[in-house]
Amino acid sequence: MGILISPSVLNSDLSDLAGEVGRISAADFVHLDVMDNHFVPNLTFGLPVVERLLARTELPADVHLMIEDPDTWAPAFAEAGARSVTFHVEASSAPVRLARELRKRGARAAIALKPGTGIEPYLDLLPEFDMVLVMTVEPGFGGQSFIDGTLPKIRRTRDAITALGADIWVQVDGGVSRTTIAGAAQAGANMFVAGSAVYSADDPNAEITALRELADAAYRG
Ligand SMILES: O=C(CO)[C@@H](O)[C@H](O)COP(=O)(O)O
Repeated sequence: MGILISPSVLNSDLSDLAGEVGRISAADFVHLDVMDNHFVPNLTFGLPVVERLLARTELPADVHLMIEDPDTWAPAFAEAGARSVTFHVEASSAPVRLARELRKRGARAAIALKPGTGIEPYLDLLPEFDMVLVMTVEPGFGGQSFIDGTLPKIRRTRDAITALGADIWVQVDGGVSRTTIAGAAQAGANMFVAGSAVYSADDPNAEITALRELADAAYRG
């Protein structure tokens, strides 16, 4: 399973979104945080912005929906061409049905778990999903510190996927940096969202490469 770096644009210059995405050509995906100011106490952008942005970049989009009622809103992001659509299990009333809707529309379907949400209720459902996002900060804002207490959940998730023999990605998001990425990779994450680490670097592409190399070395053990 490959190591993937998906920079979050949350802490970039959102008034020039296409320009900011143009600065991360070394990335594997671009991570787009859709926030509705209800599920999380922050407001970013929605479907019209994502649609327009997708027309301006070659990078596949990794859309992270931090919204209430993803059951209603998520399929439209898949229809708009997002390669991966992640919704929160805390907000969905029918995660399996929604994942099937996303897959039917050609997107990878992913569930996200807040730091306080366990993976256990979802272990039997794992084959329905292409990725599990283990949030390593409370969702809502960039620039927070990585919560080390989430590492056992990353490990449990990876072990369950390995036991299934399935090709399901484990993503981490929040506080990912040169300091924290190796620990997350050792615990079994293979996809890394990094916001401020990438966008505060003088050379975002060099930072992406450095993060990928650190994760790769740690993941292989
Ligand atoms: O979803 C979120 C925050 O809710 C993230 O994607 C952040 O944007 C990550 O930012 P850093 O912690 O890497 O600065």
